[in-house]
Amino acid sequence: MTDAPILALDNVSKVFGEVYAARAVSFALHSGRTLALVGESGSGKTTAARLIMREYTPDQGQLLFRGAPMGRADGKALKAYRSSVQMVFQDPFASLNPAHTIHYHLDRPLRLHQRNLTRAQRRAAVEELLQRVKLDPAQLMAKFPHELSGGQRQRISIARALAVNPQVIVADEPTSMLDVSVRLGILNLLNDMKAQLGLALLYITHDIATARYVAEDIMVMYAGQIVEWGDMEAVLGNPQHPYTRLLLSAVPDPDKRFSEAGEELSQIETIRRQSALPQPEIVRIADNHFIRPMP
Ligand SMILES: Nc1ncnc2c1ncn2[C@@H]1O[C@H](COP(=O)(O)OP(=O)(O)OP(=O)(O)O)[C@@H](O)[C@H]1O
Repeated sequence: MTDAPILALDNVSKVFGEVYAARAVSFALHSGRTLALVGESGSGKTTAARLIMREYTPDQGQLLFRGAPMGRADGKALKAYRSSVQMVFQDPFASLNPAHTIHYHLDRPLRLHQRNLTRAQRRAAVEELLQRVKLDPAQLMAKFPHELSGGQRQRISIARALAVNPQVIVADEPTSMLDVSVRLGILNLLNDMKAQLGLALLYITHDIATARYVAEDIMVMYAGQIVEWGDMEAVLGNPQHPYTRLLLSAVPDPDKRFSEAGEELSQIETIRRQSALPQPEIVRIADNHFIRPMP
C-alpha cells in the first residue's frame, strides 16, 4: 500500500505501575481499510483505543494524525482530530442517553460541529444519517433509546459517529453485546461505511471470526505487545506466533459461522491457563505495509 496513513501509533508505550498495558505498539490506519486488533481480555486492546481517543497520553512514543504528532497539536488541530476520529462502543445501551430522543442524539453533534446548518438542514441531515444506517427516520426520530432494540441502538451509535464526517472509526467489540441474529447486520454496516465513505476502521475484538469478516489486516496483541500482524488471510493461513495459533485453535474452521466461533473463543482463557504460554516473543511474518518494523 502506498497511500499515507491517516492515523498511527508510533512506538507507543503506556505503563500502569509495573504493568505495560501497551509496549512499543506501532500501527497505522488507512482510509478504506479495516485493521482488526485481536487479543484476549487484558491484552491491551482497550488501552490502544484509549491512546487513540486521547484519553491516555503515551508514556513513550507518539500518536500521529496525517503525519503530525498530536502531542504538539494546537487547539484547532485538536478540534479537527476530535471530529475526525470517532468511537463506537461495545454497549449501545450505556452510550445513549435515556432522557433524549434519537433525533436529539443525532442533531446534537451536527449543532456542535456544523454550526452553519439551519434547523431544516439539520433535520434533513438527521434523516440522511438514519437512512445511511438503514433505519426508518419517520419511525425512529421521536423515539427514546429504550424503545429500540440493541441492534437498532448500535446503528444509532454508528450514525452519531458518522454525523461529524469522521475519517477514522474505532469500534471496540461493537457486536459482542448484541443478539447473535443482529450481529451480521452491524458488521455489514461497518463494511458498507468503509467502502462508501472511505473510512479507516480499527476493529477491536477477541473474536477472530468476526475480525476476518470485516478486516483486511490483523494485529494480534498479547500482554501489551503486538506479537504478530499482517494480511488477514496470510496470518490466519500461516500463524507464526504460538499465541495466534492458540487463538485460532479455538476456531478450528475459520469458515465456521462467526456466532458459533465467538462462543468457543470465550473459552480461550481456560485454554491459556492450561497450556502455559511462553513469554511474548515478537514474530514478524513479513515486511508489512501498515506497520513499522519493531525495534
Ligand atoms: N487505568 C488503568 N490502571 C491500571 N491498570 C490498567 C489501566 N488500564 C488498563 N490497565 C491494565 O493494562 C492491561 C491491559 O488492559 P486493557 O483494558 O487495555 O486490556 P483489553 O485487551 O482491552 O481487555 P478487555 O478486553 O477486558 O477490555 C491490563 O493488565 C489492565 O489491568
